[in-house]
Amino acid sequence: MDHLLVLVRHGQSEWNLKNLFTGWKDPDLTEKGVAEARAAGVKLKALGIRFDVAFTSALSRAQKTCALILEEIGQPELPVIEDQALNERDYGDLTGLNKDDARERWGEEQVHIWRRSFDVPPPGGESLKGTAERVLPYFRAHILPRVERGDRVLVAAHGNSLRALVMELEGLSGEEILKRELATGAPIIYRLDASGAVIDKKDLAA
Ligand SMILES: O=C(O)[C@H](O)COP(=O)(O)O
Repeated sequence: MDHLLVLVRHGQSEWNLKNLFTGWKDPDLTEKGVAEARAAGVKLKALGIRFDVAFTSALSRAQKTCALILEEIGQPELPVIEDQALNERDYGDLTGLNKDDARERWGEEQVHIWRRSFDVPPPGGESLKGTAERVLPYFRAHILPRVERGDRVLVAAHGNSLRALVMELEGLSGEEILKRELATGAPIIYRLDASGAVIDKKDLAA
């Protein structure tokens, strides 16, 4: 039986393009983002991958990415479960600010700590640890059981909510996961055994 789990970060959003902290704000995909999502679908189709269920966040950039992938692989009617547990990390007071302006205001190092430390939250927002504390219980309760019973599962979400999942699946430390940049629209394909342990990984960005 195929215990398949595919993770995809949404394609480029309007705010990625403008270099703004996005978090829980809901900008649309850019044209490039739409193309990236479609390209992810084309790659999965070429590998003969089909899904039984898809999960995505409550944010449209991830939902659209999910829908475009499903359209490309010829499964536009597949059930899609949306949940805010899979949303991007909440960037708090940084939301909507330009990342370069923030570096000028608070310094390169402080902004790097907010973006890439494991447990230091940005002001009013979530650290990666905090993000993982809502993503992982949802994953264990709703996604992993589907994979374990043999459903082929797609998860279209965000840079930091997916980091939490990659950390869990690959057994990485907080420090190791922060070095991993997840490319937009690049599927990571995991095959798991029946107990949920990863036996094979293919990162289509690599
Ligand atoms: O929310 C955002 O701004 C991005 O999607 C992720 O941002 P980061 O690369 O600063 O974590």
